[in-house]
Amino acid sequence: MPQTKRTVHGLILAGGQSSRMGTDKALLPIEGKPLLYRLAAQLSECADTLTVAIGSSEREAVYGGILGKYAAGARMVADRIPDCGPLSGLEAGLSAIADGYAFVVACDMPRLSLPLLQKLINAAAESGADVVHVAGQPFHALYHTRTVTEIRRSLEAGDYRLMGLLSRLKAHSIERQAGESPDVFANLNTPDDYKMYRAD
Ligand SMILES: Nc1nc2c(ncn2[C@@H]2O[C@H](COP(=O)(O)OP(=O)(O)OP(=O)(O)O)[C@@H](O)[C@H]2O)c(=O)[nH]1
Repeated sequence: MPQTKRTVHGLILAGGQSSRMGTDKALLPIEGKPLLYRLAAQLSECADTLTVAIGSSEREAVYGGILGKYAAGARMVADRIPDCGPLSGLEAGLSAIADGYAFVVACDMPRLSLPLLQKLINAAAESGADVVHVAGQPFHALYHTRTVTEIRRSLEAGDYRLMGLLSRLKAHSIERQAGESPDVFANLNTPDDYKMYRAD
């Protein structure tokens, strides 16, 4: 991913159970390197800071080895309100980021799009919204750090739905345009997803 204007923080959510995959999705080899490496390296090039929400601190040693090697400035944060899914990671990650927008990606999304990120950044500058995302998609999206208050409220209320969260925030959604790769939001949830990705 080429250099872009550094106006966002990067946040990778990587604290899930990978139960459908049966093995840690963040460590899946892609072109010989762990998927987490690929994302960290891409985000390090286009974001001011990089934070990885690793879920349990037990992952620190393995993930730290990968990040230390390939994205030395990245910081890892453990969930503070665990076992609530991606919202736990959003809470932990956004709490650790000083101020501004974080580009939030899931650790199982191997195809990030820099042009789409730039569109999201432009839309954030114009709209000033809490969240800027593509319609129907909660990841590959910008979340302002101020959203952490509503995220905590959702966690306390036991409502862990990401799209539900977006409905309670000032969210601005943008449309995809014809010709844009449809694969940006594809994630690798199952061994079949991984097989198909590798066959592409
Ligand atoms: N920090 C953090 N991230 C999470 C948590 N649960 C899911 N994620 C991340 O959120 C993204 C989407 O997760 P899912 O695919 O819905 O869940 P998963 O646990 O990874 O996978 P399954 O067990 O197969 O459902 C992935 O990047 C996960 O690593 C969590 O409790 N904490």
